[in-house]
Formats: sequence, structure tokens, C-alpha cells
Amino acid sequence: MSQTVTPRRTTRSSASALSSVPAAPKYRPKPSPRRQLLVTAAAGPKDYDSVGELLDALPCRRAQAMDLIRLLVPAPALPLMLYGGAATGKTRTLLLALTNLRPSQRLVYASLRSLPSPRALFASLLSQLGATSSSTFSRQRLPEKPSDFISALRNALTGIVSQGEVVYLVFDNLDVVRSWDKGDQLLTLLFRLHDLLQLPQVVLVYVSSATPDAYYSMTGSVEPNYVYFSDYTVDEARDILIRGHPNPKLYSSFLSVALKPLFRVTRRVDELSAVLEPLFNRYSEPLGDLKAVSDEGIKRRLFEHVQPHLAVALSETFSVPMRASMHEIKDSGSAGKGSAKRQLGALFDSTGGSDNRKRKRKSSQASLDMKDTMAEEMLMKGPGTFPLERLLAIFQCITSVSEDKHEVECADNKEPESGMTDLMSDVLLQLSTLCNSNFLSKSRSCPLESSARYRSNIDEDLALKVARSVSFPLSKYMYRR
Ligand SMILES: Nc1ncnc2c1ncn2[C@@H]1O[C@H](COP(=O)(O)OP(=O)(O)OP(=O)(O)O)[C@@H](O)[C@H]1O
Repeated sequence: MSQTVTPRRTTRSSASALSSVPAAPKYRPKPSPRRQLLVTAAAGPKDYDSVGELLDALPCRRAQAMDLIRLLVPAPALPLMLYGGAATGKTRTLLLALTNLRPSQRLVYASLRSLPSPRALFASLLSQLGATSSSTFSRQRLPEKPSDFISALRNALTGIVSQGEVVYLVFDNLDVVRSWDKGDQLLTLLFRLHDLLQLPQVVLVYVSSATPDAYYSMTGSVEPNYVYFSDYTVDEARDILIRGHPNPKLYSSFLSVALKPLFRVTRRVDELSAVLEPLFNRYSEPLGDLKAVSDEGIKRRLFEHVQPHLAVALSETFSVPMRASMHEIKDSGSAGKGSAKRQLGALFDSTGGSDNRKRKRKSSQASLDMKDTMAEEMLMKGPGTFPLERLLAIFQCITSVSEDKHEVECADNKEPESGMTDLMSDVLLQLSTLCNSNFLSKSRSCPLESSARYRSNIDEDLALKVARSVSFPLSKYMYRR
């Protein structure tokens, strides 16, 4: 029965309608009878229970799971793209939805984040399809050229689908490919696979933290169906964390004090769970054998007990992993250091670093008033964007200040402070980590410069805390009107 169902083809506008469906089950309209039928059809005769179990295992991702079950039904199924921010449950939902489909299916899964090159990707796919173990492909003869890869892939897939199996070919963390050498060419190839393979029993699934717009210039001839994974709200994160907890009542009262501050630092439910678990043990310590909070007084006592540990957890969650030693940072040379330091005082202002002191001296009361109004307007607009060069310049200044302090400490035979010794120079890696964790977001590029611009999503308090953790005197350099 499921074979005859052809999934609806979404357009970009219907995709955005999809994306606007709230993730929380309570807001989702009841599925129509037709939709329920499709779900049951996809799940197979005895599987209604397992669809329920599947949805239970995916708190706050009910809408996406239902869409996936419907859209993954073979065949022919159009390619599918799952997109949304980091750790929004894309992989988890997809893999669980796939396990819920009929048994005669083959999953070929490539996480591009863990593969270093196109060649490694080709090798992984072919080996999962059993093609590399056959006499036709020895390890030395793995295809280098895309055309050889396509023909090897088609051969391997044809053998499998001719035996009645459906193959799901999943490309997870697709956005990573954009940073590969000739990544655009590979992406074009991956998006054209549907046309190149011409195998309706092969369902292509792309998973990306970048939005579909990021791939406009390289889309294939068939537009995929889209499923959007919105960021979790704090309430959704709370629902996910409480699910399956052995003491949900006490955990819930703990989360009411601990979750919000941590949620400002990370929205990843896996990270939150890891940080919260030991804190919860601390929180419940004063209760002894008691399993619940009986009144507000006890609640307050428990909060006071956990508060210092929460503060430590917050500062630990802020600290960025650091790898390189100060010796590596010294490679940037001392010649540029002086000039970098001279600029430092103006770098954190809201004007992009332009010096407006001279003009200020001359300003009349009217122009001061106008400036105040503009400042207010800027505040209302929120943080502006900045180019990568500006971030690099700030980073260089921070490392040069840290380096100087380190040198003074060494000269005084003092033990250097820990944060100072390991500021790393790999700023691009940090930039990507910051973007992935939503501390920075990539904004639209400037039409004149045509280079990417970034926006900081953190507030001043957090910036000051991070600066403290690396002993950088940020407040000295903050621009105040
Ligand atoms: N709704 C949820 N219920 C339970 N766990 C979840 C949920 N959403 C995410 N997680 C957990 O968060 C972690 C990240 O989830 P997952 O890898 O599916 O996210 P993703 O969107 O694919 O992330 P990325 O884009 O970084 O690859 C996993 O440990 C996963 O189990």
C-alpha cells in the first residue's frame, strides 16, 4: 500500500509554510484523516504503536517526525532536505523515522562532518553499499573523479534496488562541504544525484544547518521537499529534559531555577543535560531521602545550596576550548603589535572604529542632541553587523594584550594565569564554533564588499564574563557614549 503513495511536492513557499508550523505538539492542528492514513500506510500494518512510540521518543519534534514519515514513503520519493540550527534534532528525528519504515530498506549514511574529503565520502558510500569489497573495486581503485564515482554508485545501487530494496542515501551536515576545497562543485554533484542516478527507489536525504538559500546557486534540477527544524524554546528544552527523568517533579522545580540562565549560554539539549545532571545532584543533596519539595522555604534553601555551583557551571560552559600555546601566537610577529594596540581603544565602539573625538569637540548642543537620538535609534535597532576583518583585528589585539601580560608575568617569575597561556590562534575555527553555537550569526553580505558579515548575539554581561575567563580587561576597551 505504501508503494502507491506519492509524496506531495513542496515549493519554496510551501516549505516556508511548513517551517512556520510550530514544533510543539500542542499547537499543531489535528492531523486530517488522510494524513493519518498516510502515516499508518508508511508505518506498515502493525506499526501504529511504533509510530506512537516514535513520537514519544521525539518530544517537541512531532510535526517534523510526521512530515518525515509521510515524505520518506517510497517510491518514487523526491529528495528531501532537513534544515535548521545546530542540535535541533534533525539527525535524531530522521534516523528514528527511518527505522519506523518498512523493513526492506537500506540506509546509507554519511556524516560529512566526520569525513575529510570528497574521496573519503565516495569511499564511505561505496563501502556501505558493499561495492568496495567486491572484486571490481580494490582500495587502490577507489574513484577519484566524480564521473567514476557516479558510475560506481549507480552500479552498486542498481544491484540493490533490483532485489526490491529501497535505499535511503543520507548526507548529514551538508553545510560542512561548503568549506571544502572545490566544495561548491561537490555540492552541485550531490544535488544532481537524483537526475544522474535515475533510480526512483533511491531516496536522497540532505541534512543541513544552513538554510536552503545557502544552496541556491548549486541546486539540482529537482527541488527537494523541505522540513524545517526550528530552534527549541526554553519551554521545549524543559519538556525534552524532563522526559523520562526518574524524579520529574523535583527535576521540574530544579529546572525552574537552573535552566533559564544556562539556556542563555547554550541551547543544545545534549549539552544542557550534561551540565544539569551534576547540578541536580547538588540541588537535591539537602533533601536526603526526601523526593519532593514540600514548600517554598525548602525550595529557597535548595536554590541557595545550588547557586554557587550554578555560577561555576555557567562560567565553565562559557570557556572556549583552547589549544595553541602562546609560542604559536607569537608567530604573528611583534611588528604589527604596536599598531594593533593603538587601534584597540576604538575597536569595541559602535561606529566601526572611526575616531570621532575631533568632531565631538566642535559639536554644538543641537548636534549633540542629534547624536543622542541616533544613539537611541541604534540601540532600538539592536547590534549591527561587522566584517570578518574587524573580528580578526580585535582577536589580534586581544592576543597581543594577553601576550604582553604573559611576558611580564614570566619576567617576574610569576606563574601565568591559566586562561592567558592558551589563547589559541586558530581564529577561523573559533569563528565557526561560535556560529555553530549561535553566539555569532552570519548576516547578509554587504552588496558593496560582497563579503560575509557577522552579528554578535551575546549581551555585554556574557562578553564581560568570557573576557574575565581569559583575563582580558574588556571593560577598559568598551566604548561608552
Ligand atoms: N527532541 C529531542 N529529544 C531528545 N533528544 C534530542 C532532541 N533533539 C535533540 N536531541 C539531542 O540533542 C543532540 C543533537 O541532536 P541531533 O544530532 O539530532 O541534532 P542536529 O540538528 O542533527 O544537529 P547538527 O546540525 O549539529 O548535526 C543529540 O544528543 C540528540 O539526541
